Amino acid sequence: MGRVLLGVNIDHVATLRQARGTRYPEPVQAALVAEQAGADGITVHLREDRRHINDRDVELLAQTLQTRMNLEMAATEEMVAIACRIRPAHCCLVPEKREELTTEGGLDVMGNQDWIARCCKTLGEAGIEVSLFIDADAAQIQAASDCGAPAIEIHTGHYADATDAEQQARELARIRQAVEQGNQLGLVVNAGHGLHYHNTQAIAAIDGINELNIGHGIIARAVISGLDEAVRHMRQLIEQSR
Ligand SMILES: CC(=O)[C@@H](O)[C@H](O)COP(=O)(O)O
Ligand SMILES: NCC(=O)COP(=O)(O)O
Repeated sequence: MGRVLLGVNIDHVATLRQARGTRYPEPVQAALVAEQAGADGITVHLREDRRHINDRDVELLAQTLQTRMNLEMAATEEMVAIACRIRPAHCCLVPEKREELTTEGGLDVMGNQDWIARCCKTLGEAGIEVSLFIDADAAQIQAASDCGAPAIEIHTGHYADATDAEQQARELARIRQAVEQGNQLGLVVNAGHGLHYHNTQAIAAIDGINELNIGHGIIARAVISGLDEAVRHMRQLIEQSR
């Protein structure tokens, strides 16, 4: 089984900055520390409301990252235009609701197939690898493939939020099936949302997963033990799960 890549999402470094409107902590500095500690890529979510990561952060990261950027964004004309200007290595199309605390569900690809397919085409023509952030749902995975997306990211939030071992096992089985279906369709399969130091290894152990995108759990650990340690520890846990 190949090495599972780690994408570190630094959104919540920017959350801390936005809490006071200061110039610190600097997301760019966090990204470079995370890369030096073993991150294979940096993920940022440029939300329509710019509640954390903003346009300036994305511009500076595009000029400074040593690995690669995975730009998460809503499937809107505004965001597609920004992505085509910035040209990150990866773009992940995610659903967004202003009132949500964090991403709640996966993208409804089936319900927006034509538009999502157009976004995939436009972004692909700009040299960007597009992934679609979707639930572990067979019909949505098939729709993602039909849209021409080369990659999907399985939403692990329901697994992470499971309230008992039985529910968690059910969600894990769904994710396993989703990874298998994605691989069978020739898709690159990533996963993320709500992963932390006590629930990541079971996901990382699933054969066929390409990359895990982890943010809140790592940044929360970094508040206590520093970002370098937080990233190295997560890197180690992922390696030990294979
Ligand atoms: C799509 C996803 O699961 C996260 O990467 C997303 O960024 C969560 O949104 P917040 O970062 O605003 O919590
Ligand atoms: N797409 C998932 C991601 O980038 C990080 O999500 P989280 O770990 O902050 O929940």
